[in-house]
Amino acid sequence: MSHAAAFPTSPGAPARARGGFPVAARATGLSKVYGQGDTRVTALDSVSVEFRRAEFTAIMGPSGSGKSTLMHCMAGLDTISSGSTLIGDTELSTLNDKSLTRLRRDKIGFIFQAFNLLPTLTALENITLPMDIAGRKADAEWLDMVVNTVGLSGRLAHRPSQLSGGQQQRVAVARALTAKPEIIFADEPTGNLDSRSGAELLGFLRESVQALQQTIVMVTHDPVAASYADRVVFLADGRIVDEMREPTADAVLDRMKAFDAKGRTS
Ligand SMILES: Nc1ncnc2c1ncn2[C@@H]1O[C@H](COP(=O)(O)OP(=O)(O)OP(=O)(O)O)[C@@H](O)[C@H]1O
Repeated sequence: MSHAAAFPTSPGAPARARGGFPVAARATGLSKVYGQGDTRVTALDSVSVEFRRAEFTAIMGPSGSGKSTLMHCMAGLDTISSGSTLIGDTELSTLNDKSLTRLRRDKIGFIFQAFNLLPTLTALENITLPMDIAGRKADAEWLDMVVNTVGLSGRLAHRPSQLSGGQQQRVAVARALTAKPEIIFADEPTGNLDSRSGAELLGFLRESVQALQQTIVMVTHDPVAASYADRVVFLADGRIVDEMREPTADAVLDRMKAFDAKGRTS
């Protein structure tokens, strides 16, 4: 059986990208300004970007270029100064706090560097927590597949303190995937992992896009991590400055070096 068959499509006609592909999220003319006067910082400067369904996108750029801000604004974790942000067909600015919380809970998966696991809950309880809070029941077959794929079946009764860093990270990934969200935002998901665990995790994310049609947007500094993505979007000074499809680690590294050199001479 193809894994793809187990992944339900969302009801309703999804928004379409300009090329006719369904989009999971879109920003149009998105700007984000922090502070005022002397402390004013334009973290995002009229960014327009689309994330297609079932595509794995890496966001790269120098420190302070706006990567986390972009992700936080698109996930409804931060307010925007102007422009618009869509998750599926929903324009975030039209939602009140309660609806926004519900949208985040039901449609978005998060994988952050700090795994945000609850220490008193077992691995399994942590994985199903968002669904428990939402009053939804995890699809048993799906849960089983996710747990097996991330290699946690023997560890479900363990608490986070009894798990390695890599295993804790995999719990966070399983938690994000179990709810079958419209889109997963991952912020440096391999930041705390050794290279083997990191490669395993990235391979799994790749697999969840290919086989399960998951949509993933990942912020990373690492060209090797970015090479697992279908597409890399490059940010500099709050703007999208370039994009690369079917990236290789070498090509990403070369592009980053070119930006660095340009940054030093301009
Ligand atoms: N809460 C905030 N208040 C004021 N300025 C902020 C805030 N958050 C971010 N910034 C500023 O916005 C800009 C973009 O920050 P952001 O964290 O998005 O960058 P980043 O590309 O994710 O950086 P890094 O790679 O270092 O994590 C930076 O200049 C940062 O100082």
